[in-house]
Amino acid sequence: MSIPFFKADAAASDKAAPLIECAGLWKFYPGVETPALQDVNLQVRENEFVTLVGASGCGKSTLLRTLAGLETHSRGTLSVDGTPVTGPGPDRAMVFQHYSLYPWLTVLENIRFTRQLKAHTKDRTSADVEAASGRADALLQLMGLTSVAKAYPNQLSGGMQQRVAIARALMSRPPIVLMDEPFGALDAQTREVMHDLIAHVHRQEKSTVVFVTHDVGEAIYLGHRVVLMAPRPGRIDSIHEVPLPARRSQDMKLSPAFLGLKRTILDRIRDTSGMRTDLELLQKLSASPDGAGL
Ligand SMILES: Nc1ncnc2c1ncn2[C@@H]1O[C@H](COP(=O)(O)OP(=O)(O)OP(=O)(O)O)[C@@H](O)[C@H]1O
Repeated sequence: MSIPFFKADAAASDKAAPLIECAGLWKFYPGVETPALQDVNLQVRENEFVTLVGASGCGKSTLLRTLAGLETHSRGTLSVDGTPVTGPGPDRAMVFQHYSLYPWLTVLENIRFTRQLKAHTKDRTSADVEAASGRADALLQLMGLTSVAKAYPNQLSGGMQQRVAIARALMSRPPIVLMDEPFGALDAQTREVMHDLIAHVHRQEKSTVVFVTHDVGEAIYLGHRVVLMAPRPGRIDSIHEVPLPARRSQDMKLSPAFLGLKRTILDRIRDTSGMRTDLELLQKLSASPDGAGL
């Protein structure tokens, strides 16, 4: 076990009431015997940033989609702010790995799109339209998109397109943002920039974030807590408080606290996924020139 180098922050205080609450949650997909989620118990507090990691197939996306109301659960309870989740709702916005922007709309129009749909209902007032326009401008600024407001998606890099998708998700001020590998398709340098940007956005917007990733470093850098899931059946293996201050900086990725937690989580992923056995077999194989080690 490593000795934490930084003092953990009280940003996600234990005293705050949970905003999202899963109790004894199970999910079976039709015709599949092994549960995709088995007895998941998780509470996420308001303004917390929780990351979900784990080997492929451990149910990260299923859990996120269930929180979004895009999947139904088979057993157990799931509530947001005390109300049972029965489907998608305006209190939860989702951001996917593959940003689905409207190619025929500019950046600004993409960001305003959903809110404009609402503002064009029969009950709209000019104040609604003005508020939508002010919000879009604020988001352009927050996401560093002001200079490309009139550009079309195909004129932008992947990182910039994902910024537009995030801004669009934030447009109606959802209290909860659910992100499924939003930076999975970006190169390493762009991801680093996006990490600091999303941490800044989280501070500014004061939203509650549940963030799925394959990248353990990303999970630790962004999360107040890292939820480690294990496959077959999909379940929560362990939950790790991140012993870093709420405000992160890139040099913390080299700190003993960060590296110690990363090692612990990676070891656990290897143990729970069967990967360790594969790696040990490979090591034996490479140690014996004729493959007799196998
Ligand atoms: N629509 C579906 N029908 C049947 N089984 C499914 C369906 N969606 C997912 N599964 C199965 O449920 C399990 C959990 O899948 P899920 O995609 O949630 O895992 P994951 O951790 O997000 O995986 P990955 O990291 O590879 O994206 C897997 O065994 C998967 O094959």
